[in-house]
Amino acid sequence: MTPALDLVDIRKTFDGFVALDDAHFSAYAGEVHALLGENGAGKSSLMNVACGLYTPDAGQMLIDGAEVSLAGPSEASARGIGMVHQHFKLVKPFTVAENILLANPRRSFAKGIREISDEIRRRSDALGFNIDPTRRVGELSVAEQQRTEILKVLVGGARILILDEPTAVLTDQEAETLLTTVRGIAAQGAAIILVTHKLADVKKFADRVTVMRGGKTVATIDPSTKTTDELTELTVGASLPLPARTPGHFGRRRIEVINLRCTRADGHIALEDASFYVRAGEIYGIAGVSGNGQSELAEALMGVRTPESGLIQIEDAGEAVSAASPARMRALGAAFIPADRYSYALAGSLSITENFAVGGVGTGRYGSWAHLRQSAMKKDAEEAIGAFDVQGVRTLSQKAALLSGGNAQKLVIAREFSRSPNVIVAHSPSRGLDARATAAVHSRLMSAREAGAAVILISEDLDEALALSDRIGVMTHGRLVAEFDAPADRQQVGRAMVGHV
Ligand SMILES: Nc1ncnc2c1ncn2[C@@H]1O[C@H](COP(=O)(O)OP(=O)(O)OP(=O)(O)O)[C@@H](O)[C@H]1O
Repeated sequence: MTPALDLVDIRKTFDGFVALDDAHFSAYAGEVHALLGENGAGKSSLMNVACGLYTPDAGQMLIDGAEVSLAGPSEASARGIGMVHQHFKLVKPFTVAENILLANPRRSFAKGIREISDEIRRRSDALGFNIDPTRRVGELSVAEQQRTEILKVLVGGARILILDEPTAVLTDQEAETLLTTVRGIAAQGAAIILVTHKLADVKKFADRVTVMRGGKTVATIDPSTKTTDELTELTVGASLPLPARTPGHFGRRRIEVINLRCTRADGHIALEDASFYVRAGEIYGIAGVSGNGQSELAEALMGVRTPESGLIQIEDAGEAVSAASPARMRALGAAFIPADRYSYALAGSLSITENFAVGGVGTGRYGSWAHLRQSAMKKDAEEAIGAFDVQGVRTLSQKAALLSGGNAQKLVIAREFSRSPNVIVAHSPSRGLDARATAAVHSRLMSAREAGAAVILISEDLDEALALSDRIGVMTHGRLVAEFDAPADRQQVGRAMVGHV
C-alpha cells in the first residue's frame, strides 16, 4: 500500500539550529498514527512541513506516492492536508461560521454563510461537538475553539488530518468521545496524525506510533506491543510518577470567592453564585467538563474579566478585589498560569528576557521604566530558564513565539513561580507538557503548597486534579455543584461533572 503522506529525510534549520535532522514519517489512509516526543523534539516542526507552513532545507514529501513541493498552506489544504494547531488560528471577534468561511474561501464563498452554517451544524451534530455557528469565537471556551478548528479543516475537505495535541484541554469523557470520533473518520478512509503527550490515548486509539527525539525519528512501532512505562521511557527516559502526597498543613483562608457571577457577551450566564475559599498551604482543585465556566472563573481571578457581582477577597489585602486589574492582583502576591498562554501570559513578539522580566519591572527590581537594568533582567531570566529546564533557547533575545509550545509554557511557569507567590491560579498548567515537564510542574505546585501558598488548580485533567488537590470543587453550568475532600473518589467526581450529584 502507498502511504497517503510520506515524509522522507526531512531537514529543517532555523539560523543554524537543527530542528529536524533527517526525520521521516508516513501515514496510511485508514490509520491513526500518533507522533510522540518530548517538548522541543520537533513534532510541530515536522507537521508544519507537512502542512506547507515550513519549507524543508532537504528531504522529500510524497502524497499518495507522488512527490510534491508545497508552495504554502493553501496548497497543502487543496491537496487534502488539514492541520489543527496546538495554538488556535481563529479570529476571535468573528463567528464560528465566519472563521470557517475565511479558512475555506474556495468552497464557502460559492456556498454562502447560510449553507456553511448548515454544514457546520450537521457535522457538529454528527461529531457530538455542540458548536453553534453563530457564536463569536472570542466567547468560546478553549475546548470549543478546538472543536471549531477541527470543523474548519473537515469542512475544507481534509483527508490527511493532523491534530496537534487535540485532547490536551479535554476531560476524559470528551477526549474519549473525540478520539472515538477521530477513529471513525479514519475508518472512512482518512489518515489521522495525532501529535500528543498522552500515552494512554496512544495505546488506546493509535494503530502506530512514531517517536521523535532531538529532531530525529527514533522508532515507529505498534503501541500495543509496549506498556505505558515503556513508551514513556522511549520518549523522555525513565518514567516519572506523580509526587507523593504529604499531609496538608492548612492556615487561614487566603483567598475567598463569594457569589461570583459573570455573563458572557451573548447573554449566557457563565458563572453563577460561585463561592469557595482556599487556605494557605492548600490546593483547591476545580474539575469540570470544559466550557462550564472555568475560563470565566480563571479570567475573573486574573483580573481580566469584571464580574457582574460577587467578591474576590485576598487575605491581608484589606479590600475586596473583584474588579482589580491584573497588576493589582500581582501586587497582592498572586501568580497566574493561564490555559491560553499566548493570549494572557506571553507576548510572542517580545524576547524571552522581556517576557520573563515583565512581572518584576513594576517592583523596581530592574530599575525604572526609563532606565531598565538589562543585565539584571538577563541574569534572572537565564537562572530561571536553567532552573525550569526551558529548552530551545538559543539566545535570550530570541522571540518567545519561537519556543516550542511546551517550552513556552515552561517559561510562563518559571516567571510565575520565581516570584514566590502566596496565591497561585493555575488553569490546565500541564497542557502540552511532556511527562518530565508535567512532573516538574506538579512538584512545583506541591512545593508552593508546602511553602504556604493557596493554589487554585483549574484542570480538565481529572487525574491531575485528583492527585494534587486537597479539596475538589466540581463546576457544571457555571455553578460549583459539589465539593470533595481528598482522597476523592474518581467515579463520584466524574458523576458530579456530568451533572449527577
Ligand atoms: N519558526 C521557528 N524559528 C526558530 N526556531 C523554531 C521555529 N519553530 C520551531 N523552532 C524550534 O525547533 C525546535 C523544535 O520545536 P517544535 O515546536 O517542533 O517541538 P515539539 O516537539 O512540537 O515540542 P512541544 O511538545 O513543546 O510542542 C524547538 O527548539 C523550537 O524552538
